[in-house]
Order: sequence, then structure tokens, then C-alpha cells
Amino acid sequence: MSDSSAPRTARASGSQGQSAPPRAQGSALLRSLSGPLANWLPEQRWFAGKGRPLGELALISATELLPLSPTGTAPGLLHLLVRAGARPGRSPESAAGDCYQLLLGVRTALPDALGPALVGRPTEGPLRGLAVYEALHDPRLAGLLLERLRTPGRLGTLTFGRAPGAAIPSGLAPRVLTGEQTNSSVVFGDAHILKLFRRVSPGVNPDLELPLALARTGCARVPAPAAWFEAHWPGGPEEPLTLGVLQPFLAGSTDGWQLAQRSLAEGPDFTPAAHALGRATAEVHAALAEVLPTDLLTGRRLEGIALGMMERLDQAVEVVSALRPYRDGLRRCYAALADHAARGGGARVQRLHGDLHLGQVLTADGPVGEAGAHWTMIDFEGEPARPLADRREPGPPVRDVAGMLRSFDYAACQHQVDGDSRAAEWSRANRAAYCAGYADGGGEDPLAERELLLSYETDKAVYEVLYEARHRPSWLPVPMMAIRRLAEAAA
Ligand SMILES: Nc1ncnc2c1ncn2[C@@H]1O[C@H](COP(=O)(O)OP(=O)(O)O)[C@@H](O)[C@H]1O
Ligand SMILES: O=P(O)(O)O[C@H]1O[C@H](CO)[C@@H](O[C@H]2O[C@H](CO)[C@@H](O)[C@H](O)[C@H]2O)[C@H](O)[C@H]1O
Repeated sequence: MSDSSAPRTARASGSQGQSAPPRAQGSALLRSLSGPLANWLPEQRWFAGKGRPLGELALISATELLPLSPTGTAPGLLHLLVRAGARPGRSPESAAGDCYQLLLGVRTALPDALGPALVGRPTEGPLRGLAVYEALHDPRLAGLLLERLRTPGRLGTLTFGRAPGAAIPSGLAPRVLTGEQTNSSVVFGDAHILKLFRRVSPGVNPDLELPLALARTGCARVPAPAAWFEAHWPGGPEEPLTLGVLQPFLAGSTDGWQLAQRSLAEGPDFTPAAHALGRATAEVHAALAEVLPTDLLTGRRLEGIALGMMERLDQAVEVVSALRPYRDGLRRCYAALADHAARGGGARVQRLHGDLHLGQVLTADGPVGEAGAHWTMIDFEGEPARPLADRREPGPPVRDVAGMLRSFDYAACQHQVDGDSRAAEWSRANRAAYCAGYADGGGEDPLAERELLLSYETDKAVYEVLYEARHRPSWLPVPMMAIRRLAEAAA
């Protein structure tokens, strides 16, 4: 966030949704919340600054969606954007820290059912003595947010938008998803799902931008956004920050990861499903290329992709030393791409999914292996650790293909037993079926773009090493296996 995004706040009590910018009120609210948030924020799955000092918290915006009732019997609902993790002396981006979205409920007494949602009990400031908790877990407050999404308009710093013609029933019962997630999601009555982005930055989030663009093409592979909300305020960043997207919920669906695990454990052939998934990927790519800009990268611009990969590798080596022995081998793979560019090679680029893996594709179809499984693609946010501007850059479609190939490898790794080659064979067969499906679906044959495919697979494996080191250290051996294989292949 730029420095122009000075702290501002709505009142902790008062008329609904009014933004009351005086700095004094912002700092009073922050005085109440700093203590509880300092303990709670770093514990959250979606907190990106793990292992780094939290730094001073700053309140960027506050909007009161519902005032606390004067008797304190009904909850209040506060929407906050809070900045944390500022690192003085670093790049302008990291110096500013990260901006997080919080939806906080406030009550005098917390019912037992909401105990696990407690953020803390401020000991000073305007919220002193009250219970502050994660509002999404309170059906009453989650329901209120759904109501807001049904009604386009502004409220304080927030703007609510709704797709023309989208049917959003009222009064749907909310349930918060509990799985490992980068963001937070609430399912409403098995009809809609709301994703609340946690780390937010100025600029439209591709998870809203791309599904909206795809809906314009009539592409049925991606749930069309039904409603969304953003933050924008005078004196703040030029571009609004996307805060949440409501889309149809595919009830009864299973993701590709679960189906792949079932195939590996129980035996049914996954290759027809992998082939159908390749076709679906090609279809989504074609639709994105139809509505959003495309380009052709040659010469220095294509070489730039290889240089970017080398830089990311070097940065990763600094963080995960286990990568160091493979650095030279992996660099040779990127050098082959740079060479290809120097010899006149080119790459078509377009907007992509950006973080495609088996957990991002859903199907409600019958048993695994059924040919023609209808795959739906979700989560177009891109790799969560990258800056938003990077995630919105066009790239070669083979980048998504490489992501999915890595995922087949990941799935097989869960079943790898020494001396038994079945899992490795499963991965080989499904990777081949996926690439064939992609080409049959009208996409460029990924195997014909060898340098690009290998480089993107390597780049993804390096990203995964960092991801696992940060979030799931016990999974680190999975991408490390690929790192060894890719470094040896490039030698
Ligand atoms: N439209 C949908 N229908 C059914 N389930 C969904 C839908 N969108 C998301 N999900 C479920 O919610 C989970 C989290 O969604 P995702 O967009 O991947 O969030 P995150 O960015 O936090 O990882 C998915 O793994 C999937 O199980
Ligand atoms: O789904 P997210 O957008 O949160 O993506 C992040 O988390 C993924 C794990 O949940 C991670 O994916 C990696 O693990 C998957 C198995 O759990 C595997 O299928 C993927 O191939 C592998 O990259 C993803 O990289 C990360 O961005």
C-alpha cells in the first residue's frame, strides 16, 4: 500500500456503514485491537509473514457494517484492512508490509459455539472488555454479508457489485470451510460460495477478473461470479482492492486430487479423466485468449522469462539450502530456454490460471476414470506468494500445463514405495494423457514446446520447494524429488 493510504476508520458504534475518518478514532480502534491481533494474526493459515517480525500494525480502513446494539445483546460487525509486517530498508513493496482483510464480530459475551472464533478481548480503547471474534463463524453476521452482496451499492469504503441477472436467494445458511486454504470461504446453503481474500492489494484480483471475462465468452468450465465487493476510498490507492467473490457452489463435487488419490489407492484408471482434464484446460485457455490480450514473445523478451526463473531460483537457494547442490543443473535447463530464444524461438503468451493443480479442478461426474468427466476450474488467483501485478501478467499456456504435470507427480509421490514402480508409472501415464488431451482440445502440443515446458516445470518445482518449506515442511521431499530429476535431466 502506498503511504497515501492513511489510516481512517468508521466509528465503533454509531449509524450503520458510515465512514468516520478522523485519525484519532482510527488510532483508538487500533489501540483496542493491536494487542489481540498481535497474538492472533501470525497464527492464521493465511498470514503470509510467518517467521518475520509482525512490525507495527496500521489500520488502513475500517467500515462498520453493523453497529453493536446499545444494550450489547446483538453483535456488531467491523470490516478492517490492516497492514502488518513492514520491513524498513527493504524494497518499497516489502517496506510497506502486507495488507490483510479482517471481518470482526464484536459482542459483550461470546456464546460457547463461537469460542473457537475468538480473536481476543481488548483491554483498552473503545472495544475494551468486549469479545472480538471472526465474524464469518457467526451465522448472523455471515448472513448479513450475504445480504449486502445481494444489494449493490456503497457502504463506507466498501462497494458491492452483482452480476446482472444472477439469482442470489436470501437467508441461505452459512458454513465456513475448514480445509487448508490461502483465503477463507463460506458456503451458503450449498448454493453459493463466498471467498474472502485475506492478503489484498490494489488492483482487480484475477480470481474475479478472469471468471468474469470467461463468463462473457459463455465458457461453462468456470463458475461465473454472482457478486463481489471491493474497497476504495478518497486518498487511497488509485485502483480498488478486490475483497471477496460470491460464485455458484458445485454441491456434491470432488476435486481432482481426491480422485487421483482414489485411483492410486484403489486402482481405477485415471487416464481418461486426465485426458478430459487436458481438453478442459485447452478450452479455458482458448476462451481466455479470445477475450483478453495475447502477445508473441521472442528474442530478449523470451530470454527475460529464463532470466526471471534464474533469479527466482537464486532467491530460493538463499532460503532453502537443500536446493544448492542442484542450482547449476537447474540453471542449465533455463539456459536452454534462453538459447532457444537466441536462436529465434518464440512463445505465444496470454492470461492463464497461474496456479493450476489437481486441487483446483472439480467434477461432479460419476466414478473416476469415466471418459468425458466434466471438469470445472476454480481459484484463478495465481500463486499466492507472488505480487498481484506479476500474477496478472500474460504467460505461455504451457505454464499451466507444467503446473498440472507437477500435480500428477505430487499425487504419485503419496504412494511411492521403494522398489515398486507403480506410482511412477501412474504419473507417467497420466501426464502423457493430460498432454494428449490438451493437444486434442485444440491447444499447442505441450511436448512440442520442450524448452518452455521443462523450464516451467522446473520453475514450479522451485516455487513448491519454497511453498512446502514455509507451509508444510514434511512435504518438502516431494518437490525435492522433482528437483533432483530435473537437474539430472539438464546435466
Ligand atoms: N464453486 C465451488 N464449488 C464447490 N467447491 C468449491 C468452489 N469453489 C471453491 N470450492 C472449494 O473451496 C476450496 C477452497 O477454494 P479456493 O478457491 O481454492 O480457495 P483458496 O484460494 O483459499 O485456496 C476448494 O478446494 C474447493 O474444495
Ligand atoms: O490451492 P492454493 O491456491 O492455496 O495453492 C497453494 O497450495 C497448494 C497446496 O494446497 C500448492 O500445491 C502443491 O500441493 C498440491 C497437493 O496438495 C499439488 O497438487 C500441487 O501440484 C503442488 O503445487 C500450490 O502450489 C500453492 O500455490
